[in-house]
Amino acid sequence: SPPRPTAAGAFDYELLLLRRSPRSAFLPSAHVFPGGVADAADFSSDWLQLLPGGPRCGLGSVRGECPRAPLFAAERPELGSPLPGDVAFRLCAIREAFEEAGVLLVLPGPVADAAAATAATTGPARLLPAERLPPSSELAEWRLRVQRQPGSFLQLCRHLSCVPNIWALREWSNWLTPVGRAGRGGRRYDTAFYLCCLGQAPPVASHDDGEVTACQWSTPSEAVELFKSQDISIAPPQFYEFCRLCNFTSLHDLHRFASERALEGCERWMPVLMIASDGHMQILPGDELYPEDPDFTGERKPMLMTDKKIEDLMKGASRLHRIVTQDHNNVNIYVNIQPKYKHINPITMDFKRGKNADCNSKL
Ligand SMILES: CC(C)(COP(=O)(O)O)[C@@H](O)C(=O)NCCC(=O)NCCSC(=O)CCC(=O)O
Ligand SMILES: Nc1ncnc2c1ncn2[C@@H]1O[C@H](COP(=O)(O)O)[C@@H](OP(=O)(O)O)[C@H]1O
Ligand SMILES: [Mg+2]
Repeated sequence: SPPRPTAAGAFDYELLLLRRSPRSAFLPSAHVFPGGVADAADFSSDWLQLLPGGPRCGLGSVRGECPRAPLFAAERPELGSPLPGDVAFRLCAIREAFEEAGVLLVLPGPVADAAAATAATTGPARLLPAERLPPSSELAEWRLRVQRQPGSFLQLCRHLSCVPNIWALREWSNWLTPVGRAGRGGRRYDTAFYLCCLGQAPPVASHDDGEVTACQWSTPSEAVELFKSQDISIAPPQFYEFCRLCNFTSLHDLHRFASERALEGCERWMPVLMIASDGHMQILPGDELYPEDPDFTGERKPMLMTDKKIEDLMKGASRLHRIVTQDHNNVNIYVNIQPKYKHINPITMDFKRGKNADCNSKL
């Protein structure tokens, strides 16, 4: 979300964070970004009646220099739908943001073709003006309907003569739950994170009082501070992304960066857990400790164990890309490798020079 008056050097935007229910089976009470599991309705070919034609409904082609992550590369003939994952996951993200936070990211329809979609979504996105929306009680009824039946989202878009603004979402990252962190029944998530910059005041976000118990807008550094002071709990992927967003204090710069690199795609990251004697680390691709042949299914070596201390595992390491947890909220990212896919590294700390020594003052 949007520019707001700030002191020099402060963030001019905030991120929408949702607190999960304490009853959630996965990450209870954690703060996350809006989102959830894709539904068959997100892949429905009926969406093609609302979206412009072309291979990716006007999203542009991802450049082919690096391989596409499996989540996006997969074809899903069993769904009998020509809708690619790139389109369906965006529809899912927009539907979930409406269900969980009541934020409806749509454009007035119809969007004639790819050129119209691109033209309408070059700058930060805008939501529909209030006069284009039904009364709030009616919208609340639609929200309940969509929560119960995800296919109702298409009906809502038809009813409003609108199109989900899939073009406002920029592909940002892809996280696969580590095997050692699977939830009940072995549940893991292959999660696509999209970034959407809104060029307007933060819209009203309201929790659904079910899956989500609170909504808040925070700057990336506020989110990190709230985590470090133990006021909120967040999982490593979100922590990593907050620290990456800390590179950008300006919404305009963030939007430009995300837009310029979005069609590079992104790499799927599955952190590999390493349990040390005094803490644990999530080793990420590119780190010298990242296994050459990681165990994606947990049948061989779901996590690495060592008697060494964290400090010993850091000393002398030349290629670092790891999230180090020394105790509950003492979590730090160490990275000194070049990011792929024209991405950016999180703002980090240099442990050798002591706490916060190399840390940007924003944190
Ligand atoms: C929050 C989501 C898992 C979706 O859940 P939903 O109920 O809405 O379907 C997902 O949106 C998300 O944020 N995924 C991020 C990737 C992921 O799997 N994160 C969990 C890592 S778990 C972990 O590392 C535990 C923390 C620790 O002990 O270190
Ligand atoms: N009132 C509530 N309290 C806790 N969790 C809820 C809830 N209503 C829905 N959920 C959970 O939210 C998840 C749906 O999230 P999403 O649609 O974002 O993927 C489901 O989790 P499970 O998939 O573990 O059942 C569902 O059970
Ligand atoms: Mg969810």
